[in-house]
Amino acid sequence: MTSEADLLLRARELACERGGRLVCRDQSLTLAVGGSIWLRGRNGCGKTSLLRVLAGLARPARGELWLAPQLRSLFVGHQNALKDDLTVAENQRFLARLCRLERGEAALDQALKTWGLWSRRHLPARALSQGLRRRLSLSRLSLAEDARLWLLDEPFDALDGEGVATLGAALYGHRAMGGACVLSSHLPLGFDRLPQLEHWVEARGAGA
Ligand SMILES: Nc1ncnc2c1ncn2[C@@H]1O[C@H](COP(=O)(O)OP(=O)(O)OP(=O)(O)O)[C@@H](O)[C@H]1O
Repeated sequence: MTSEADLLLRARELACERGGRLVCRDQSLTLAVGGSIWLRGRNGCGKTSLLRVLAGLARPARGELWLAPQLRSLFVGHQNALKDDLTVAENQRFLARLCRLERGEAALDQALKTWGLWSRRHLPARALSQGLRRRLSLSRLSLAEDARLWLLDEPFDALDGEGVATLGAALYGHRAMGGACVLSSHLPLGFDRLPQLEHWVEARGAGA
């Protein structure tokens, strides 16, 4: 049983709009310390739209969203948001600054090592494979322990087994330290470290 004091997020009957069109509605979720939610649903049903609302990047078209006071969240979108002309290390530092994940050099270097990017730190991002680009974008998570709520859009996309294990360990560690996450994924999340609760997002109307 979750106590009110542990609650980080409560959404009641949210509806999300994209381009002036309602894409999903009646989305009710609660998330507490140590919790995780796996958003599921068909392509285009509104998972990204819902994550954007939870991240405060868009307003709900209807419904209520309550977030714990002073809650810091980190949204990692499906797009990797990398600058092709910058090196791996420069991109990492840029993303860290953009997300206000102010950490020392040692933590930044360690994050690159954790995500298997250290030997490539001087390469321009354009030379990275899709999976390595995804790793670089996700390497922010290793700097984000102060952001208690992680909102991750298709974080497993393009990762190999090692990348999946690194992300799984990051999620497990974050939850163990009092964090929580909401993530979307089309991949089967078979291992026990990952989301406890599945939330299905239904597109608004048949065939929407
Ligand atoms: N900027 C936009 N303008 C207009 N419509 C949009 C915009 N972005 C998304 N949509 C539409 O909103 C709907 C929901 O999109 P969303 O990206 O939230 O779905 P999703 O469940 O994350 O999809 P997927 O599983 O394919 O990633 C889709 O029909 C999409 O085409």
